[in-house]
Amino acid sequence: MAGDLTDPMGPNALREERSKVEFDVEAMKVVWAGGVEEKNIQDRIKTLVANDPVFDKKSRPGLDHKTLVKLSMKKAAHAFKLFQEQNMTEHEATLVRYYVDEPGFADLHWGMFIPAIKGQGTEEQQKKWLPLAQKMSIIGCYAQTELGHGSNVQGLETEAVFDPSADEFVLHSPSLTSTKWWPGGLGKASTHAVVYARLITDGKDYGVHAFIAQIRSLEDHHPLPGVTVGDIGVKFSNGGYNTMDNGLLRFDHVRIPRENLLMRLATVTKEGKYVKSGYPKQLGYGAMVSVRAHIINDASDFLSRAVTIATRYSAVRRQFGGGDGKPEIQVIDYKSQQSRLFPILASSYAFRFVGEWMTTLYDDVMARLQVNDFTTLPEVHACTAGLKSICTSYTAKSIEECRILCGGHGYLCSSGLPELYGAYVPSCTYEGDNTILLFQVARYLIKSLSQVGGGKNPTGTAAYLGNIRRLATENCRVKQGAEWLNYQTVLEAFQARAARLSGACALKLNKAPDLEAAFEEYSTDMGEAAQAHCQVIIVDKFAEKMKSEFPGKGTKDILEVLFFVYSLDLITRHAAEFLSTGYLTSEQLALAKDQLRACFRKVRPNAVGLVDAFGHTDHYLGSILGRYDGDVYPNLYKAAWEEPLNDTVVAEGYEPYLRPILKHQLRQSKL
Ligand SMILES: CCCCCCCCCCCCCCCCCC(=O)SCCNC(=O)CCNC(=O)[C@H](O)C(C)(C)COP(=O)(O)OP(=O)(O)OC[C@H]1O[C@@H](n2cnc3c(N)ncnc32)[C@H](O)[C@@H]1OP(=O)(O)O
Ligand SMILES: Cc1cc2nc3c(=O)[nH]c(=O)nc-3n(C[C@H](O)[C@H](O)[C@H](O)COP(=O)(O)OP(=O)(O)OC[C@H]3O[C@@H](n4cnc5c(N)ncnc54)[C@H](O)[C@@H]3O)c2cc1C
Repeated sequence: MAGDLTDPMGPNALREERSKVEFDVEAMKVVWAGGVEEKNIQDRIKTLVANDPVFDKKSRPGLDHKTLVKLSMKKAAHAFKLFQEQNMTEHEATLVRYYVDEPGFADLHWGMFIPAIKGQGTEEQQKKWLPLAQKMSIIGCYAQTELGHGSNVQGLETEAVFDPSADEFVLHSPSLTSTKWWPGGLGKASTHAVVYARLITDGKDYGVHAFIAQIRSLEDHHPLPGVTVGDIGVKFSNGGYNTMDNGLLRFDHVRIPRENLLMRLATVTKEGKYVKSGYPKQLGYGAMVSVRAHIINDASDFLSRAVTIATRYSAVRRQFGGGDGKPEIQVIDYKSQQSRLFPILASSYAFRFVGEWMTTLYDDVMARLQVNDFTTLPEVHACTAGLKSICTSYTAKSIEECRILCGGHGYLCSSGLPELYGAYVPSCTYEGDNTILLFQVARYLIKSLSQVGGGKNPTGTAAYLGNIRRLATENCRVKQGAEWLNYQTVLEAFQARAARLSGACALKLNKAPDLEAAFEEYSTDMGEAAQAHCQVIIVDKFAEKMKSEFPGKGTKDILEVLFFVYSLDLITRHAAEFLSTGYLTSEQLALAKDQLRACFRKVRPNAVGLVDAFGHTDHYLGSILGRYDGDVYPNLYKAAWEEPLNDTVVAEGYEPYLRPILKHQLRQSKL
């Protein structure tokens, strides 16, 4: 190979960027991690994973589904060995899973199978099943969705008919559409499943309940008699979610002991009598609440990875404006690039802080449930459903935006972005389709407003609706641009828009003769109101976070800038709602846009520092464009030569396909 294949420009660009940063990056790493101790744990685990060859992921995008699932089993087994050898805490083990960065059956085993047993099993059942699951003597999955029903959980068809003569339930899939379809880990790995099925006893259907069913032999992993089980096939794009064995499952009159009904919510006696326990039926949805809370936390992580890649590469990449010995302009200096990139950067921090808060709220509800206090369950359900919906929608869209921000090279798998997108985008669907989840929030808002009508103030995140009369009548008072840079001003704008949108929906529903039909008719408006409410939560929690002490020079100042980037960008992107509800005038909106541009100027010198503060290792990013050292071009060039197609100089398809055409054409042209 001729010529110099090095390029100092990229590394120099990032060195230069790092020298301009105005805040203490190491201190910001502590803020991002959630404390010094937590940062130390994360650093230890991420280094452990990055240095372990079993967790290598470079070749992943080129592998087929079958190989990916096999390798994912190898990684899970290796990780489990590490947990045991190093006597890891549950938290450390979860971090290993994060840094291994690969969806796999173990996520469902730890993330849904075990929580479902904890949430819905009696103490006795927990004592029986949890030790087996925790030692991985059994592998479990969460089999709820069916070929014909996913969002509509109450519409599931699988049957569990009680047979008192044998003291057993008979699990049966009565139709094609009742086939369990999608559960992760079901396809090839699981020995057991928490199966959602209609409980039928004494001829009466008591609706959907959770059962534990063994599906594969613990001796040879073959399906048990009456069980049909397999993988549903390749998903979306190569790599991505194809490390997971999403499965299908059918039961042909499979018998399970009566005690395999998870009995915390309801039991069936030996005689076949159905007895409710007194716990609210919503506890049956508990595993979903838990995973939705996880997913909210994951959003900031995925977003921060995508924006690290796009920001570092935007500083390395140059286009136009060179000449006379001057280098071309770094694309990060283009205002349009900044206006697309910096709100994503700010959203990473916003989602991080709302995720932190969500964890506290979740822990609180779990503590309350232990003492049979169910009062905050509706609030937690609305928050997890709504935030899961808007955080995943925004993150998926923004990973794709980051790919576009990286131009052509973003489309290469070695950029890391296609795989990140492939792995992330199903989170808009799983754990509840994002549109369906917003409707749950809308119902919660309508209920909260009806409380106000009844003279009772809503609490928690909906408390601001108690001020709906003022929020609906007093408009924004901003007269000069700088007045936008005030937490209360911004928060009130979000509250007023959400209250007005929700209030308008409530009025329409009030007038309607059929509430459900009206809900359907105005569902788009409902979704918008729900989204506006969830944005209130994020802005509020970010503003609340800003009241705390921050370590290090300049960290608070730059986070404040990010707060205004996050919120003012949302105001400009949802301008139609702020204007149509009458809260803002077009002049006030123009002032907000001016302030946003000014904030971008403040972010610019700190952009690389802000993504460095996420502390992602090169292993975790898996991206040539996002390399910490900025040495992009030589490594892209090197990676091209590692492509298996280049293993032979002449392509394998030349002899059988190209040569005959070329020869034929040659003969034709000679004639
Ligand atoms: C080694 C270490 C490794 C560690 C790993 C750890 C990692 C963890 C992360 C794991 C990653 C996992 C990957 C995820 C895989 C995807 C799994 C799935 O998709 S699984 C499949 C996911 N599938 C879905 O998500 C399906 C989506 N569909 C649904 O959730 C429901 O059908 C529905 C909510 C839409 C309707 O429900 P329906 O009952 O028909 O009708 P209504 O609307 O009338 O509601 C009745 C009442 O219930 C209330 N309520 C409702 N929900 C909840 C709740 N969650 N809570 C509380 N309350 C709730 C509601 O407010 C109402 O109250 P009220 O007004 O009466 O007072
Ligand atoms: C990668 C992946 C992993 C999964 N893992 C699991 C798992 O481990 N276990 C498990 O049980 N399930 C799993 N699922 C299934 C998942 O939870 C469901 O796909 C999800 O809940 C959506 O349900 P659905 O597929 O029935 O969508 P549908 O409800 O059929 O949605 C189709 C469209 O219809 C719209 N729609 C539906 N109802 C309404 C309505 N009332 N009003 C307006 N619009 C409506 C939706 O918004 C959507 O646009 C997984 C799915 C995926 C993609």
